[in-house]
Amino acid sequence: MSHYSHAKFLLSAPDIRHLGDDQGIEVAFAGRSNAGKSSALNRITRQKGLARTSKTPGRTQLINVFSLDTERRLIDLPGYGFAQVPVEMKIKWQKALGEYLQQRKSLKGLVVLMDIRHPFKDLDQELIHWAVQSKLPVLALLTKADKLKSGQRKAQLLMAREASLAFCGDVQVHAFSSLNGFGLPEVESILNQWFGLPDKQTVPTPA
Ligand SMILES: Nc1nc2c(ncn2[C@@H]2O[C@H](COP(=O)(O)OP(=O)(O)OP(=O)(O)O)[C@@H](O)[C@H]2O)c(=O)[nH]1
Repeated sequence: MSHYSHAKFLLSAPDIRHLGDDQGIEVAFAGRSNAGKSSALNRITRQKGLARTSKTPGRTQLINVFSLDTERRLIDLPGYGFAQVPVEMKIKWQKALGEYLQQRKSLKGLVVLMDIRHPFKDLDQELIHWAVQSKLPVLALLTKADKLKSGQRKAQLLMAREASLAFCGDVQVHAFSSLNGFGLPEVESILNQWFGLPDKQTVPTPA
C-alpha cells in the first residue's frame, strides 16, 4: 500500500494566501500546461479522478491541495506557459509563485513536470532557479516517457541531467510515464524522503 493512495482533496485556493496554515510538510507540483501534471498526480495517488486531466491546456487555474494525513500535503499548482493568459495575470502569478517558493516554510520540495521531448523551457528554468535560490530540492520529472523508444529516452535523460548541472542546486532528474508507471518507484522514493516517510526500498528485509 502506497502512502499516496490515501490522498484526499482538501481545498482549492484562488491564490497562495489562501493555502491555509503554514505547518506540516508540503510538496508542490508545477509545470507548463499540458505537461502531464494531473495525470502524474493521479498515477502517484492511484486515483484516476483525483486531479482533473484535460485535453484543453490551461484548465487547471486554482491551486488544489490534497492531504495525505494531518501533517502532509500535495500542492497542485496551476499550469503555466499557456499562450492565451493575459500578460498582467502572468506577471501576478509569477510574483505569487516566487513568494510561495521563498516564504512557505512547510514547502520541502518542488516537482517540476516537463514533457521529456521538450525539457527545460524558459519558464521551467526560471522556476527551478527560484527553487534553488530558496534552497528547495527539485525533482525535474520528464513526463510522457512512453512516447520515446528506450534509446531516445535514455539520450533525453542524459541530456537533461547534463543541463540540470547548470542550476548548481539539488536538482534530480527522472523519466516518468503516467501511462505505464515508468519511473514511479523513483518518484515515490524522493517524495518519501521529502515527506519524512519510511521508504520501502530502504527498509531491510526481515530475517
Ligand atoms: N502518452 C502519454 N500521454 C500523457 C501522459 N501524461 C499525460 N498525457 C496526456 O497529456 C495530456 C495532458 O495531460 P494532463 O495530465 O491533463 O496535463 P496537465 O499538465 O495537468 O495540464 P493542465 O491541466 O493544462 O495544467 C493529456 O491528453 C494526457 O492524456 C503520459 O505519461 N503518457
